[in-house]
This record gives sequence, C-alpha cells and structure tokens, in this order.
Amino acid sequence: MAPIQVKKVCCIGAGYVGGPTCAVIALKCPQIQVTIVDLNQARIDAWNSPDFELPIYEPGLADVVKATRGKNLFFSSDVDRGIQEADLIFVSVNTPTKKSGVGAGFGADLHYVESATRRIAAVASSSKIVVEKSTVPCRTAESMRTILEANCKPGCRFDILSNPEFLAEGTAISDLFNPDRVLIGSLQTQEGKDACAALASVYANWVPKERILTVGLWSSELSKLAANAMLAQRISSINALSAICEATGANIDEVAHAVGYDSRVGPKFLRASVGFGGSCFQKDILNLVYLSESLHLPEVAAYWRQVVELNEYQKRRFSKIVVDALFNTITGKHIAVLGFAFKADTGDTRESPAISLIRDFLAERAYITVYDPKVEEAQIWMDLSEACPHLTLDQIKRQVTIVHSALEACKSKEAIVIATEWKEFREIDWQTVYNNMTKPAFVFDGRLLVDADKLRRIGFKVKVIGRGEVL
Ligand SMILES: NC(=O)c1ccc[n+]([C@@H]2O[C@H](COP(=O)([O-])OP(=O)(O)OC[C@H]3O[C@@H](n4cnc5c(N)ncnc54)[C@H](O)[C@@H]3O)[C@@H](O)[C@H]2O)c1
Ligand SMILES: O=c1ccn([C@@H]2O[C@H](COP(=O)(O)OP(=O)(O)O[C@H]3O[C@H](CO)[C@@H](O)[C@H](O)[C@H]3O)[C@@H](O)[C@H]2O)c(=O)[nH]1
Repeated sequence: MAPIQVKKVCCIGAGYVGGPTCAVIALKCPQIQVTIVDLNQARIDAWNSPDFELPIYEPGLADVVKATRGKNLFFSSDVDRGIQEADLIFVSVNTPTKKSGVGAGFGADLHYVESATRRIAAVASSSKIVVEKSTVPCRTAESMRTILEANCKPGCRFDILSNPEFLAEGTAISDLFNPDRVLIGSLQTQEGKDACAALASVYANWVPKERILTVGLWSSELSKLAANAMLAQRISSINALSAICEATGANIDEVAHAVGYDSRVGPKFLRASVGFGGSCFQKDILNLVYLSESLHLPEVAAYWRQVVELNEYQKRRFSKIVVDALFNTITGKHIAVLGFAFKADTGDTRESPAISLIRDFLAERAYITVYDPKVEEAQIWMDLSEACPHLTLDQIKRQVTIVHSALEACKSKEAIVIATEWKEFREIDWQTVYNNMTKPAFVFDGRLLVDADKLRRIGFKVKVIGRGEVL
C-alpha cells in the first residue's frame, strides 16, 4: 500500500505549543495546508492580527507566522470545519493539574482533551489520524480511541498517535527547527505503523531521519513525563546542593561546573535558581506521582514528589534569605522585584517563582515594585490575586506597583530581588541604580545573573543563591 500522504493538518489548541509547532510545520512543509483552531476567539484574533501582535511572545515566532499566514497557515475559531477538512489532527489543548474531584492537586485534568476528542468524533465524516500532542498520563490514547471508535461513521477509521512536544518556551522556534528528537508512538498494528509513517514523513521535511524515534503508544506517553521529571530532578538536585554551598562557603557555580564536566552527567540544566517554574515541570511530575500511586507504587510516588517539595522549599528559603538579610523584618520596606516571567525570553508567568516570592513579601507587609519586560500588567494582577486569595485586588494594589523599566523599579528601594534571568538586568547601569537607592543597598540574585564582585565594588550588599560568601 502507498504511504498515506498528509495534505491537510488541523491543530486543535492555538496555545504555546499548538501555535509555534504548527506554524513551523507550515513553514517547513509548504505543500501542506495547516489550520490552527481554538475556541478562544480573542486568541485567534491575536494570531490573525494585522500587525503580528501575536498572543504569545517567542523569539523568531513572528517571522515564521509572517512567512506563512494566509499562504498555507490559517488561524480560525471554526473548529468543526478545521476537523472536517483535515486528514491529520493534532490535539494540543491544555492539560492542567486537576483542581477538584478524584486526584485533585495531582492528576491531569483531561476534560479539554476529552471534549476535543468528542468534537472530532461528532463532526468527522472521513478517516483521520488523530495525534495526541498535549502532555497526558499514560494510556490516555486508549480513552481517546474508545471515544472515537464508539462514534465512528461507516467507511471512516481513526488512528491514534502520541507525539509529545519537547520545546521549551523562549527557545521554541530553534527547538522546533532543530529538535534533539521527534517522538512518535503508535499501536504496533499495520494501521498504527502506517499512521506513524505518515506523521514521520511530515517531520522528515526538515528533521534528520535518525532523530525521528518511533515507539509504542504507552512508551511515548510515559517518555514525555519521564523527560520532564528527570530535567526537573536535576534542578532540584542542584538547588539542594545550593543550600549546602551557602552553609559551607562552597560556590554552586564551581560545584555544577565540576560535576557537569563528567560526561556521564553533562553540563546542561545544572543552573541553581530560586526554583523552577513554568506550566510543565510541576504539573507533569505531580501527574507521575498520581500515576505511581494509582499503580500502587508509593515509594516511586514519594521519590518524584520530593522533586516538587524541594522546589517549594527553595522558593521559601530564598524569601527567608531576603527577610533575614534585611535585619529580620521587611515590614514597610520597599523592594524591587526584577522579572515576573518564569524564565527569560517569555511572557509566560505560569508557576513563576516570582509569584511565590511576592506573595511571601506581601505577607510580611513589604512594598513591592515589579518590572518585567514582557509580562502584561493585567497578568501580574491576575496572578497575584490568585496567589493571595485573602487580599482584595485593592489591597494588593496598595502594596504593589508595576513600572516600565528596571531603573524606575529600583529607585529609592532598600533591596532588589532578581527573580527572572532577563539579560537586560545584567546590563543595567548598576552605578546609577546604586546612587538612587536607600542605603545599605541590597541585591538578592536568585538567578546567578549579576557580577557580584563588581556590584560589591560599587557598594552593594549582594547575596547570590548558592554562594556562601558574606554580604
Ligand atoms: N507550554 C509548553 O512549553 C509546553 C511544551 C510541551 C508540551 N506542552 C503541553 O502541551 C499542551 C498545551 O500546552 P499549552 O502551553 O500550549 O497550553 P495553552 O493553554 O497555551 O493552549 C491550549 C489552548 O487550547 C484551547 N482549547 C482547549 N480546549 C479546546 C477545545 N476543546 N477546542 C479548541 N480549543 C481548545 C484553549 O483555548 C487554549 O488556547 C499541554 O498538555 C502541555 O502540557 C506544553
Ligand atoms: O538549569 C536550569 C534550567 C532551568 N531552570 C528553570 O526551570 C524552569 C523550566 O525551564 P525550561 O525547561 O527551560 O522551560 P519550559 O518551557 O518549562 O520547558 C520544559 O517543559 C516543557 C513542557 O513540557 C518541555 O517541552 C521542555 O522540554 C522542558 O525543558 C524555568 O523556571 C527555568 O528558569 C533552572 O532553574 N535551572
């Protein structure tokens, strides 16, 4: 049988994954028509905005969209039409941690995946390859298959693939252009393998064949959770060591360098920080914890849970470092928080450590001034309101100010807390910052960003995560 040719792709979910991933498919496969659909009309309008004010900030994304939109890339809120026309459909909807019911606080909320799947079942009138792009618990593809097969119209068939996404925010476009690997999981039946070959042939337009890995469905689903759990585990390991460094006078940069030089460990992802954030690590580990518990593997669950607990500890520990250094009280003191995004080069604030820090500082009744180059003001108010349910927005606004430059944020403050590793914070005119601050002027670097010695020469008292030196 001739290999299945993919001509029309639909992506359900125009978010951080669906948007960039399918825009890159459109760029690399001009012969394929790609339609990205979403129920959120405002998001679709932003993707279609005439001046390319896209709903997410990602370096290089606007260029990809400029090169393809209106040619072979379309954004639409007509979900049904997108489904009907496509021969391959990516399901790239959100899978947040469940907030209530069985598994609340751990398991994945799969209702968006289920409703997208039910929509495909309801409107598809021809055969489709349905690709699970969202990060999901192991065996979700089976539930999708049950829903689809129970509703299949005569003459139609559905093949389900798992194709988890490994892009990181802030580097999404380069990750997609040059992925370490593309992982495709399928049933090991002839039909499953044919569907897998069809999707592999899409990626083969730009990804070297040896980087396209094909495995069983359940291995593919579990590999995504495993990859995130092991990456986050490295950060919690280095952050645990950062606490030992501070207590002993060792330097976490030197320790990470020495350990990472061992080729079995490797140098990447060993940067100590105020804690990891982002929409994926915590959610996916909790998901793995839940899966382990459901499988009656409590020791395995406890092992992975500790990665998240250590991360919470690191955030609390950093807040305490600030309070302790400021003479054990920050009540009524003025603190600048530089950065609100969960990492540099993104406007995304999901699970950002900055939110936990500011929540802790508000509990101590400090005054906070926030600056982030990419996060919208409305987003900051929303995140702080959610993090501090006992305060009204008016009460929060009495204690928090949002400004539009780092210099403005630091003016007349007693302390600066670096929460996100934006490059521009390294390049601020630190002498001017110092001149305009209340003395003694403190800098707390939660991202190993600044040249601490240079700042000390200016006169700052500097505390860097994972370094035992005296202020
Ligand atoms: N953000 C990342 O860096 C990243 C990386 C790899 C994998 N993932 C995974 O990819 C998935 C999507 O993540 P995201 O960050 O893009 O989420 P997101 O919230 O940015 O986007 C999801 C979109 O899906 C839409 N949606 C939900 N249900 C729908 C439905 N039934 N029909 C049409 N649209 C619907 C929502 O309106 C939203 O715009 C998650 O499972 C996540 O874990 C995320
Ligand atoms: O050495 C490091 C590396 C990262 N971080 C922090 O860890 C968090 C996550 O960073 P990163 O992994 O770069 O960004 P994400 O966009 O969350 O990407 C992760 O989560 C995605 C969603 O599943 C996966 O696709 C990616 O492969 C995986 O890296 C951020 O707060 C970083 O500041 C550190 O503290 N130290």
